[in-house]
Amino acid sequence: MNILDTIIYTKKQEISDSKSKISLHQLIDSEFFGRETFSLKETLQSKSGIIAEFKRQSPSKGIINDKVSPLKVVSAYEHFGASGISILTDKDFFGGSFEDILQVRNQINIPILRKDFMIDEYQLYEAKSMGADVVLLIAACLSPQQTLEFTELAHELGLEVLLEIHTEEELKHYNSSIDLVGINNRNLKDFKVDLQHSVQLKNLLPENTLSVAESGIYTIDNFNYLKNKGFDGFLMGEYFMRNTNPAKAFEEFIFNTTI
Ligand SMILES: O=P(O)(O)OC[C@@H](O)[C@@H](O)c1c[nH]c2ccccc12
Repeated sequence: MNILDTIIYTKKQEISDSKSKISLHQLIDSEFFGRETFSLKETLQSKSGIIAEFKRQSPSKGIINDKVSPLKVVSAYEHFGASGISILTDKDFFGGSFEDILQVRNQINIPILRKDFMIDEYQLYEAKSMGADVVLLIAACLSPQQTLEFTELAHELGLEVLLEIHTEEELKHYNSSIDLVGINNRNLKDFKVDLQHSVQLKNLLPENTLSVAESGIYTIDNFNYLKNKGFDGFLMGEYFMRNTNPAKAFEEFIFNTTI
């Protein structure tokens, strides 16, 4: 089994546990369920384009930073111009939790992406109830038909969809209801990172698709390169999080991109 298969296997168990503890009705009755969401499509175009991530650990890097508080970090991300925040909610492999979104929701006014491995519609209800605005749908975890159904449900719930692809084959998962397409430079099966990846696949997207380059953006040059290639968004995690002070790392990065 590759790591993605292991994650999905574990995720199925997690979802079935959650379903037995919290019913769909309870999710629908929760505090944030009826809230108006923020649009990442809008903020990507009106702010820096950076979707800054809060990530404590990952299967490829191990512990990145488990000492900082989500609120402190994401508040700074917002303050210094992030278009959106990505928060890993997977516990077993990324050290995240639903709490990480719940506790910052009322403190920031930019979109939050629930970053997890979505394989069941129940997780879309969860995403709405924890205060997310956008969900990540990873093509490698879903069929094209599921992608379409999940997208429709997400929209009914007022959530936007970021579809993540990594191969040309996965373009089959695209449908015109999808809000944004992210191209992951990291192969989730072997963790290899290559920025050329997003550039090549981007050319195959339908014109005017809002595109996000994901992973492996570690320098201003990387960022400028992808920006010049026409990307609208840039999903960055490790570069900020590996710093003892991610807030400062973000501030400096933004400062250096605008001079
Ligand atoms: O830390 P990086 O290399 O800047 O990458 C961020 C983000 O793209 C990455 O965390 C990511 C992209 N797609 C994912 C899917 C699942 C888990 C994590 C991811």
